[in-house]
Amino acid sequence: AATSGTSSAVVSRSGGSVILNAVGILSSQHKLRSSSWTGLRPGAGVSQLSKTDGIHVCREVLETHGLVRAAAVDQSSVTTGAPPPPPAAPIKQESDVRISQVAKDTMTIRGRCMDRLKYEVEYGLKRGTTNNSYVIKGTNSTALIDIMDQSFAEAFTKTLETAFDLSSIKYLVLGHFSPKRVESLKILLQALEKKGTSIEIYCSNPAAQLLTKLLASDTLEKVYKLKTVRAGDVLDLGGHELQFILTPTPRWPDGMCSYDPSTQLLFSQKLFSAHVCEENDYDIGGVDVYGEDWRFYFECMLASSPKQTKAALEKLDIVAQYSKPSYKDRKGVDVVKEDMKFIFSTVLSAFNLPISKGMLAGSLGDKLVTAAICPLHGPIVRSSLTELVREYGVWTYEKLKQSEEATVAVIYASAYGNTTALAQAISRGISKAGVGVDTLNVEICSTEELVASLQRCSGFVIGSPTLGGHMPTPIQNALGVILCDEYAKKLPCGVFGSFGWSGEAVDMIEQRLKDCDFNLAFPTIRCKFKPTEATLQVCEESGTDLAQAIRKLKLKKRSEAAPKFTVASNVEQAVGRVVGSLCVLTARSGDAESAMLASWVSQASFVPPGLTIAVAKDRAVEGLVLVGARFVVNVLGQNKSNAVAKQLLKPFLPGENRMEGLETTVASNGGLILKDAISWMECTVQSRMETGDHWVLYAVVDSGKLEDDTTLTAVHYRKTGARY
Ligand SMILES: Cc1cc2nc3c(=O)[nH]c(=O)nc-3n(C[C@H](O)[C@H](O)[C@H](O)COP(=O)(O)O)c2cc1C
Repeated sequence: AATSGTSSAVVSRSGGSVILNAVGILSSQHKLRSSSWTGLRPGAGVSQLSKTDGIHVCREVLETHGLVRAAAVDQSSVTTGAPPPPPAAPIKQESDVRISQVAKDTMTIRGRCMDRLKYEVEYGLKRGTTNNSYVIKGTNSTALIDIMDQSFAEAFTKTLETAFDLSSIKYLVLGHFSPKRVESLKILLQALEKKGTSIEIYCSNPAAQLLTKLLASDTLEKVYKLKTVRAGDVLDLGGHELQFILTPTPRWPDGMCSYDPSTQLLFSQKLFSAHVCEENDYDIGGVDVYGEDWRFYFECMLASSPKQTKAALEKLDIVAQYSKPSYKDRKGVDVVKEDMKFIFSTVLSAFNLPISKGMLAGSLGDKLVTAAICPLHGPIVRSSLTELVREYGVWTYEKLKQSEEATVAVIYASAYGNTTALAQAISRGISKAGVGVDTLNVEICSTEELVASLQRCSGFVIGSPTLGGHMPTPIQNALGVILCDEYAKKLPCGVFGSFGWSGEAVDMIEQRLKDCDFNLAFPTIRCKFKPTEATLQVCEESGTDLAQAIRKLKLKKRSEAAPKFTVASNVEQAVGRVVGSLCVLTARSGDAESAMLASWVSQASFVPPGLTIAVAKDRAVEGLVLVGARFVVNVLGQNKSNAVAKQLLKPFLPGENRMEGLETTVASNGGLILKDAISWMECTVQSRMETGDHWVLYAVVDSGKLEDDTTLTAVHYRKTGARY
């Protein structure tokens, strides 16, 4: 009940609990005990160099690279400047592998884990995850699409053996391959060897190289043949002609999607994935149930490489197959196709997004008309197909726009994924602060790309693993390019990397940059082997700090260039009066109108100026503030609120005019502006979130005015948090 317009501090721990501290006028003048209070400091949880005994190191190396099963890691070998972290929550391994039919001749095998996966490092995974793989049975042969990671290694092959005749599987299509999947692959190949049969593996060139390297010491060459896929290659299974689309990103240079025109299924590997495990195989409940998971996955995994994501979306050229059967109008025009054409051409072109070439040509027939997207993780996307494809376009566009303002080049190499995980977390922190990210995995990008990125970036970070006491050659080359770049010296930058015991690479990079007077913006991040959640948090926050420093510099430059005494705009002044204020919300739709007294009103965003407003589900006005609706928020003044509050709190008959007797004018959006309001804002509802007995609206302020800058805002103090 004391959280009306007071300053608050938020702390979140990995368990997900959040503490809100309401700070009164007096205590807000005292500095918050932020570091000792949260127990988190810059560098907390980050390993510093430590020597550990050889046996322990060997075991860690093997575990980290998936060569032995993980055992409890001895925390005492990790030296940090911070107090020891709280014991990690026990990993609940409620998992299973199950099979179901997706389409004609097509089955999905899903490894499901309701909790965290043992080997996952880079991701929240608070709602579990699934590893999806698919089997397509053609008239000539059967293909397996993708394999599971080591968490399901044995269960995967066992399930396959139970449900199918292993010797009938002639092809394995790997849309993605990583060290985490080696164990699964080996177990599968061993089972095939026992059956005296072999398999042809279809994958991209980077996946083929990695696979060859990781299986080099095994004696399984006779069991498999590698086929490196080129753009446009097709695999004919008899009745199912699989088409391959290469979709590399810096994080997954081996990315490859497959499309089966006969079932209209798109096997999208990491794209359109989500780390979530529900009972259903499909996206039942759509965006309401999975929206946050898809968005979070995109933010963590793809937001840092919008150029490559855009390229992948363009190549995929997805046209969602309408779930309604197609029908023609009186003129013989296919109504459903025209609907889809409208969605794609208006929505996507408005945002300058990838538009299906098939759509523009007016033909839907031969492009990737898709009935469902079958990703590597999370639900099969069927009911939300159109929305998700469109959202991917919008999110990608937003990230590209951010990049136009300012970008940070995230330059790294990683042999086993640990430095990648750090890079990803730093990128997320940068992206969160509204700055674009240009991810450069130097193992696959050219020197020209690196030079071009350095020329346009506003800051950079560089990360490396230590291998054989050194940084890998591509990082040495990249560092050489950076050190020669005079302009780069002025940019805020940072260093990070994963190591095993001595960590020379990170030290060398840091030292070389310091020697050349580079501007290191955050303490160097050193991580021993696999990053913990605390380390990833440090990375994310370091990325955010770097991005904020860049934004401040830009704003400073802009304000230096602008005339000295700039006055806040009308809207900014009006929004400035919103402090958990007592307000009157008025809305109109056609000839229906309503109003309510609102005290749970908060500013929610600067750009665009936006508010959140909680509306009880049973309020009369609720039906007039759906997404897209327009309304007016009137902020009441301290000594002018009584009469208005009295009027709005009295009982009303259905449809009765709630504003009767109050002096108002009509706003341009149809809502009412109170004569006595100290400020008013015309708003549009952008989204609604269901929160128990209330809806929380997020609305963008379209226009507004501060009418009275001397009267203080009225605030409603409540005796209890159980009612208004
Ligand atoms: C072949 C090999 C050599 C390594 N040499 C070193 C080393 O000299 N010093 C060190 O601190 N760590 C060394 N490590 C450990 C790696 O730096 C560590 O596994 C790190 O997490 C790898 O990062 P990445 O996953 O980004 O490739 C070595 C690991 C391997 C596999």
